[in-house]
Amino acid sequence: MEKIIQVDQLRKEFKSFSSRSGLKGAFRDLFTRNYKVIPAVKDISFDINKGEMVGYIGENGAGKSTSIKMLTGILTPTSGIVTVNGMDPHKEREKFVKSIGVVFGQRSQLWWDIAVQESFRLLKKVYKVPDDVYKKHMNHVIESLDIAPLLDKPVRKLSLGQRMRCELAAALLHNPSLLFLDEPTIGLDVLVKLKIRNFLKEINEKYQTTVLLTTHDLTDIEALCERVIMLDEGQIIYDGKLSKLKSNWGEGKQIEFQFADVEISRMKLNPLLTELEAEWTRGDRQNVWVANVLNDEHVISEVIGRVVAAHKITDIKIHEISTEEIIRNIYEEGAINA
Ligand SMILES: Nc1ncnc2c1ncn2[C@@H]1O[C@H](COP(=O)(O)OP(=O)(O)OP(=O)(O)O)[C@@H](O)[C@H]1O
Repeated sequence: MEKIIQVDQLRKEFKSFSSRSGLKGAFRDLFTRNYKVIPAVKDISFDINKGEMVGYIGENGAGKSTSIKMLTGILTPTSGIVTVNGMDPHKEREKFVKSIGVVFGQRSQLWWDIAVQESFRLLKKVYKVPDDVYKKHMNHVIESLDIAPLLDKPVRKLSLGQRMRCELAAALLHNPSLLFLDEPTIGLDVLVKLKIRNFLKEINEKYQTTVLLTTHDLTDIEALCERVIMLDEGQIIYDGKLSKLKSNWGEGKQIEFQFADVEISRMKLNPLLTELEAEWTRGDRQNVWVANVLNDEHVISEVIGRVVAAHKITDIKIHEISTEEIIRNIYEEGAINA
């Protein structure tokens, strides 16, 4: 299998300067600055093969952007090795940039005041895309993303959804073998999201384009990525199949009980789960408690049986754990064994 991204013991530290207080402090700051070292990415390693679509996820501050910036050559690592498309992203700049496509949700590749078409034309020159390749490939991109009616409009006149579709087209103009996407569907309505997802699936199938997708929208990940890499405090806490994550962590069910008794407490509830693989969490309303149990009929009926026998219940609901909840649980509990 051809490796498109190879990351070995990659680390990035930032120096954060603090100012001393008072006039004396300011004077001392002139000569020596106090600083502390913030390790944003702590010796992470992973490989990504050609044609993979990988979700790169983590909470705010987990180190996603910092690692993507090292992968795209914007930042130099403090230590470790990054090889992308066979190159050191920081060194062979020009050649490297031609081999990747980048969409960063907040930053635009397109020029604000000129027609989208003109931006495409300029980018075509920058990337030195031959006419015939451009025509064939871009006609397909323009059609799939349904942006033909937008081409003669200046970017500033486009809605966010329209702009994002044009951004994606711009990032793919040179048909790169690797695409970095950072929050590509943020703020978009459902139909535009679906269009973008379908398009990504299509180019992945057609050209075996490798995609690294960073997003807070887990439905994007579920729609597109078989594999997820999960970061927490600069370290990888899970790297594997999304399905495995779901079956290991999401196999449980949640049984939500509404109790008639206002005095209900964890102390009263805990004995009911003795010798069962289950635990209580407090619900989001008063008198509501949730039993998190294994997805096993026997366990579920046992829990319900015991609770109903011991307390007056006004409502019961059973629901499966969503990917979002699984991931939130993982963050709350810290590192897991993949
Ligand atoms: N230029 C910088 N100088 C100092 N610290 C930084 C710098 N850039 C990032 N950091 C710190 O490094 C850590 C990781 O940040 P990073 O932006 O990579 O996280 P993230 O996972 O991308 O978060 P988000 O989802 O908010 O974009 C954070 O603690 C952040 O404050």
